[in-house]
Amino acid sequence: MNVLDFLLVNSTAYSALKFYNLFLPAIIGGGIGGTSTAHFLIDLFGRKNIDIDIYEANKIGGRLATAKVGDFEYETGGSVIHTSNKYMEDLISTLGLRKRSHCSSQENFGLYDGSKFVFMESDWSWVTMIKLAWRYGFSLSKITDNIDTMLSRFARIYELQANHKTFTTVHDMLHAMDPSFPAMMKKTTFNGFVRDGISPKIIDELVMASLLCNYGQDTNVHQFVGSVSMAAVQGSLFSVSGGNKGVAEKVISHHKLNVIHSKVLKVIYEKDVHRFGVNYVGSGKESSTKDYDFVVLAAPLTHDLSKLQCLNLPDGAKKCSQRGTYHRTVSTIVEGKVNSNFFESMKEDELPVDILLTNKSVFFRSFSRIKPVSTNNSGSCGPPVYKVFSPKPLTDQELKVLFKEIKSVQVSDWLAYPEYDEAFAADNFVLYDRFYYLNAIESAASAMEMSAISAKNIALLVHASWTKAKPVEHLNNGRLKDEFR
Ligand SMILES: CC(C)=CCC/C(C)=C/CC/C(C)=C/CSC[C@H](N)C(=O)O
Repeated sequence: MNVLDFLLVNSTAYSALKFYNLFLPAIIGGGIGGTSTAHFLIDLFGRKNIDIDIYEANKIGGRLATAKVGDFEYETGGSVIHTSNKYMEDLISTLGLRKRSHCSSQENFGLYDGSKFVFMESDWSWVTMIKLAWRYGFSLSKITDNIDTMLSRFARIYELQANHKTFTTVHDMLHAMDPSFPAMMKKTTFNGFVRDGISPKIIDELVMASLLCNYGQDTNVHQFVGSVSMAAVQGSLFSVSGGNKGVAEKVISHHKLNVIHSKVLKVIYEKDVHRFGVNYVGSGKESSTKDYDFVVLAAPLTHDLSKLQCLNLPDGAKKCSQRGTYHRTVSTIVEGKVNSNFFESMKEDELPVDILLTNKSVFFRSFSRIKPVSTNNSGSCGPPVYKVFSPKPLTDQELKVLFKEIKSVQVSDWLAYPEYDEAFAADNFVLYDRFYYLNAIESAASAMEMSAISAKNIALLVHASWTKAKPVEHLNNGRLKDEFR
């Protein structure tokens, strides 16, 4: 096919869809961000008025994934949702999914410094409260009150977005939640919490352990992400029965969306018609280009993850320039028997379910006995299976230190979330008019609900831009109909 034929076919395909007055956005990335963007766009435009393509080079769900051990599956990526996370709650309910309730058992945690437990939760909550007060004093209530206040201010976003309020920058979104939020990205968690009157001991133990587990990083991360991490420690959490990735998968099946399993190489702006060509390569060697009214980039723009080229955009190279790096977290799922001698020679049944490290120099970040995302046909919850988070793959020697018996090992090597520091710049949602960047939200914090809120914001930005323009009139003059006579 020569260039002229190609352009004719491509533009005709675009025009044909436009003839039916369809709105054509492309979403690059099939994780929770990209799929929830599609869900919110359909909510705003109506399914019959929009034709969405989702580009995904790997598996739908992205950093939400499971690993199979025998008859059972286990979360290997994003694993927990907070009960205050409205959009995730709504998506699960709307899509007919269920929260995981099976296999629930007493989930106690212990803080381990690499040689001893500095704190261990009791099976009796009142004993735990006494132990917490004894070790951390009453300044503990300061941090729980601090996080509860932040959660209530964070929830303002839901009413703002219900009133179609949109944000072009992460800074403006955080500021709308509370004027104090943006500044929290400019100080370390340690300094910010000390300034809030929280004892260094709580920060060095509780906050450090939550960050090493949730983000693989220490209290030098900025205070906003440190606060989100603490919300996971003190809040009630849940996950989706069958796996959190099911939310992304169900959006696609529920709305019957078109998934193009390909890698996107370029986004090419076509100024004369104000639309975008998405250049992509699938299993073949030849690349193809398809035209869209809008493009949503729902995948990280960092030099370790993205080679995307943005062409014909004013300073396009800068707009799609790489922003920082993502932190490597290795998730190792082991079926076997724990070597409880490693942990102060405790008996296996005395070990806490979740062992969180307070010491960054230890070769792993957390050690948890985990439950499957669903039971098997006989209602069983499966054999003893453990999940170890570590900054790099565990060596055979390290596995032998942690386990006295190993039946199987599954390794998931993630670039899981941004490398956070207090200099981390709040990013922009708008790369160019009608070209949006969902993962900008991760500069504030990375969690399923953060991606869902960003998705809602971008869907509202798209809707505001589209309804402001008059896209259909200039295509529905006689010319278009002439083309099809
Ligand atoms: C402003 C604050 C304190 C919270 C905002 C609400 C929110 C996003 C809560 C989510 C807390 C949570 C479940 C964090 C876990 S992140 C761990 C890991 N990265 C994952 O995604 O599972």
